[in-house]
Amino acid sequence: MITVKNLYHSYTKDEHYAVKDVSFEVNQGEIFGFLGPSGAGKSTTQNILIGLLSLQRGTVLIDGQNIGNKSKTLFNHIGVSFERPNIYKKLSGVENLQFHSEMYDVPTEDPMGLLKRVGLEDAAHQKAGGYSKGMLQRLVFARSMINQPKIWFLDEPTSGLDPNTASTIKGIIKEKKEQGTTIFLTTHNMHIAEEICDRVAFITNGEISAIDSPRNLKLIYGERFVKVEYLKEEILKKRSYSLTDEKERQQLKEIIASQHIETMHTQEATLEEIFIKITGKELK
Ligand SMILES: Nc1ncnc2c1ncn2[C@@H]1O[C@H](COP(=O)(O)OP(=O)(O)OP(=O)(O)O)[C@@H](O)[C@H]1O
Repeated sequence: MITVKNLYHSYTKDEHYAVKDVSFEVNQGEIFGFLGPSGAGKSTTQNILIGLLSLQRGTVLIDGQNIGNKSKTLFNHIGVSFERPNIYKKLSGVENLQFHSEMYDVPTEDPMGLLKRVGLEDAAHQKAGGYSKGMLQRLVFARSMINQPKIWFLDEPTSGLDPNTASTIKGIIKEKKEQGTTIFLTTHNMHIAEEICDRVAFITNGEISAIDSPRNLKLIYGERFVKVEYLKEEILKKRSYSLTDEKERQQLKEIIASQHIETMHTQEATLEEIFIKITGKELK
């Protein structure tokens, strides 16, 4: 659905690249997470893919069409939800969606139905200028679904939302994936990536350093531990044993055989820890 090959972009049109030799593919019905800290090159890449920035070097195919000579019909099948809301503040929530739906030549969703889905039905007739930051974000999210997109670009879809609303948004994203929508999600939030992405790409300084499923990345790069709490002479002891270090595995066996175990849990590395291990950078 999305193919990117050897993509470069320089804002200064010289050798200072915001995006450097980036290549990846996103399959139909896949949630692909594009993960990196601030300034990594996520927005630059996304903006090229949606045609906001012109293609300087490399190949980008969206639904089989070269982005360099895209047709208007392509945009009928694309949805974009930006982190920074760009909406008409003098129009109400429902009017914003109605206005936006006029731009498409394909069947569109019922605006009120969409507002209900994101919990904005009570505010549907209020001017969007009076919406809170989180409400605006949900409005933009709802708007990006209006044309029932085949390819959906989401930029930090849950940032700044309360846990309940974030969970509703994640539920909608998963449901769209089940219906076959291809989703390109940019974020620096590892939790959402871990929770909903089929595959992720790690990007820092404009370059991709790993692409795989969160599970595979953990299996390949993450060291697993068993955390044990046991009683020794009536004192509670806590220790972690590596499952990959033979000496520690042996010690764990001895503890299990000889001590009174209170609790025992396996601990996996988090995706954030793997990111730091691979890229040497924090996700700030
Ligand atoms: N319009 C611009 N003009 C010049 N440089 C830019 C412009 N936009 C971004 N950059 C630079 O390009 C690099 C990549 O920025 P980009 O916005 O793509 O990162 P990002 O990963 O999306 O960050 P964030 O998570 O903060 O949005 C950064 O060094 C940034 O300063």
